[in-house]
Amino acid sequence: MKIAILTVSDRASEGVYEDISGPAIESWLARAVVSPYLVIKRVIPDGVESVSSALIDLCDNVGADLILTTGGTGPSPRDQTPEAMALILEKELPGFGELLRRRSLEQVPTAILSRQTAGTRGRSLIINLPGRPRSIEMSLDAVFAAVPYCLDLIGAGRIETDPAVIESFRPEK
Ligand SMILES: Nc1ncnc2c1ncn2[C@@H]1O[C@H](COP(=O)(O)OP(=O)(O)OP(=O)(O)O)[C@@H](O)[C@H]1O
Ligand SMILES: Nc1nc2c(c(=O)[nH]1)N[C@H]1C(S)=C(S)[C@@H](COP(=O)(O)O)O[C@H]1N2
Repeated sequence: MKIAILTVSDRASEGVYEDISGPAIESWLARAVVSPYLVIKRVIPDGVESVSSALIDLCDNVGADLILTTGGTGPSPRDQTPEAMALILEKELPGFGELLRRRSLEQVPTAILSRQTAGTRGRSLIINLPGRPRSIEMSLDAVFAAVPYCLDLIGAGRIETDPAVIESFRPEK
């Protein structure tokens, strides 16, 4: 099981500030996921070419089962993560973005500015999270229950979670 964490931020990639969101995802996973997995972490600048080529590499060459991105989903000119997703996804899963925005709206009115989505490419599931470090925990709490079953359905690796942190929902077959 390979889980990639892709931080999309001009300033974090230039070293203007330290990437906090990527490590926040990693520590959430360390609490929630109890089955073995390998983490691949990358920090890249915003942009369609930068994000799409990183996602293609992580899916097609690295063989990541799950890719969690953070950043680049807003409306400013440099925010182009959704445009990169549109280029490389085979199937979009719009429910992830819908739920993330609904839950985030309970915290901040600006959650409507996020264009985050999710989808699959081959046997990889890609989920966008917002850039702000404080949004990471609530975002993963909101959507992760559906992730293990989605990975089962696309033929990716199996994930087991700690029910005390997040209970995986796998419908009876
Ligand atoms: N990976 C990150 N690590 C730490 N802080 C971050 C990260 N991403 C965003 N932030 C913080 O959240 C704020 C709002 O995020 P915003 O979406 O404007 O930045 P960004 O587009 O991700 O970064 P940049 O403008 O450098 O590309 C940033 O000003 C920064 O303080
Ligand atoms: N939970 C949560 N969601 C959030 C936010 C936040 O602070 N918390 N910030 C919003 C803001 S201000 C923006 S512009 C969008 C896009 O952020 P991004 O470009 O860093 O991905 O996410 C939104 N979603």
